[in-house]
Amino acid sequence: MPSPRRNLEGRPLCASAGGGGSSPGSPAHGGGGGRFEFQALLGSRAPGVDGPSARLRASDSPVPRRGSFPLAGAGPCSQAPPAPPPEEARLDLNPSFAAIALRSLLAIDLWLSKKLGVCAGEGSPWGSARPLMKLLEVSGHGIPWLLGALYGLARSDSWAGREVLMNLLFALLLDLLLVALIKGLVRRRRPAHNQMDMFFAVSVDRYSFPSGHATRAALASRFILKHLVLAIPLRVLVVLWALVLGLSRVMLGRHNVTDVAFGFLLGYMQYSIVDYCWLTPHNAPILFVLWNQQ
Ligand SMILES: CC(C)=CCC/C(C)=C/COP(=O)(O)O
Repeated sequence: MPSPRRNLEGRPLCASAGGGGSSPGSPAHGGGGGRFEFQALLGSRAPGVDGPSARLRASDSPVPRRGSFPLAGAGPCSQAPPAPPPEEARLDLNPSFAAIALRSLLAIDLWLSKKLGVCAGEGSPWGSARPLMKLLEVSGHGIPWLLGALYGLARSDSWAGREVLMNLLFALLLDLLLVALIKGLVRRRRPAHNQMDMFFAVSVDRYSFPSGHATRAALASRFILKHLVLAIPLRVLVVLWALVLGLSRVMLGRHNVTDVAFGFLLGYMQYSIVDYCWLTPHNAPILFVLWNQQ
């Protein structure tokens, strides 16, 4: 018969004293690789899988209930002082205000996005408006914008026009890069009610945070308003186009509200980067010379 494991003083070790190792699901276990997980924050995992809420079960709690310590019982195990709760578990039992606010925001986000997803399918309440929403989708897609900027550059016969279009191209490429980077890092799945029938999507577009259409809408509309001389009604139209395009992403079921809200913010900030790094024949002569040789 195997002899019980003993500590350094020769006392038998207690298998269930709670001060030992870290197993999956235990408070001390830091599962998930530390990656930010929207679903985990909401505690909506598959049944049978321990989520964060499961950590609060009394039997797992690192904070002892009154009278529940094995001190009352006789034997060598009762003399071992209770292990202090790991820092991580203490934090779990006292979620910060920020964590509670984030969980609540995400819960509201999912609920609202589902409610607004009225064009998510042909059978949805506003299913007949789906073709119009998909037309809007094409109007904010990266391909037509890239082709449009390239075409404009090819046709432009003034230095000023070329400079603006070169910067538009730079803005669009920067946007594609940043959105792909953030989508790949966050990896938030698109809403369950989304149909993946999008016009020309690349692999990272299976993720939804942030909305690439929303970033492009904010970036392009800010760009246009700054560099094109337009009458007031047309300026209003540009802003409306951006807002309606963002809303259509949620109505189509492609995105949650927070994907679009963050996308607008990111696109708005991207324009500030473009403005700061504004390319001219003086600071980026190579680009303009190369283009002229085409
Ligand atoms: C491959 C190119 C040039 C653009 C991809 C455009 C696209 C499919 C973006 C996804 O937008 P959402 O994140 O709003 O769904």
